[in-house]
Amino acid sequence: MTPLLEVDGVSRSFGSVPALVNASLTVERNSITALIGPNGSGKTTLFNVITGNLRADTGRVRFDGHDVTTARPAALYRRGLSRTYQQARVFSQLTVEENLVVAGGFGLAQLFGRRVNRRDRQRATELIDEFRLGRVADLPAAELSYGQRKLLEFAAVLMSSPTLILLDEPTAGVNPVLIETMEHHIRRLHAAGITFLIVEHDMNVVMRLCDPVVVLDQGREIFTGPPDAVREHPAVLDAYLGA
Ligand SMILES: Nc1ncnc2c1ncn2[C@@H]1O[C@H](COP(=O)(O)OP(=O)(O)OP(=O)(O)O)[C@@H](O)[C@H]1O
Repeated sequence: MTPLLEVDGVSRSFGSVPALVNASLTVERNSITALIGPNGSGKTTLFNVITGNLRADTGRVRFDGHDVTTARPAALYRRGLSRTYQQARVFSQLTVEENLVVAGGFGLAQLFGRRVNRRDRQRATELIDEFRLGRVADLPAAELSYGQRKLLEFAAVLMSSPTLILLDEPTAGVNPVLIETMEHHIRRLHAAGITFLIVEHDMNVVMRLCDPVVVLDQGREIFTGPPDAVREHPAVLDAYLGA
């Protein structure tokens, strides 16, 4: 079976700064793949290229067997590729429930239009339950804690029934209880068949959750392998200790 995601020889520069240099990675179906690397190694740029937020200068991206190198984010979202951001992105004036309905893919017009999609409302209600957001469901997202906003953003990407979710630092800046909650949701969704690609700085989380681990350094993939091997690998140690 073809991998769910294939990044092949992608390069991308910002002016004279090479953010990605012939970077490649493969995400197998139903894996929880980690993408790690020192600050500035190109992780966010690679996420942006995969999700169509940035164009690669060279190289190809394939998702679910299709070339999506030049696909727009909305088209990828409809095909089943969703992402979260380092700083959770939610509509702060909308309530938790409204944020979920909007994420259903029909936008604000759907929310305020005459025809409210009943299936989306129902799915939003299910996700509010699953993510235990019931107590804050009617509050504007602006009133949520940082951690609750991250949970809401995570729940929102599920409105599109994705097959691949890219999580950008899901546990950064959240308390230990919420880290466990995030891990629980990732495991639960993984068991239900969803594939994950996760940028994560917390190595304990990576070691517990992910296999394989892909390491980027200076825009290049320098290692891909199981979590046990990554800690011992000389090039990885060099990349981190030299950074
Ligand atoms: N919009 C931009 N304009 C100019 N340079 C950029 C831009 N985005 C990223 N870069 C540069 O590209 C390189 C890779 O950055 P990127 O944010 O992808 O790394 P990262 O691994 O996600 O870092 P971090 O772990 O700190 O989030 C860095 O040198 C960064 O300064």
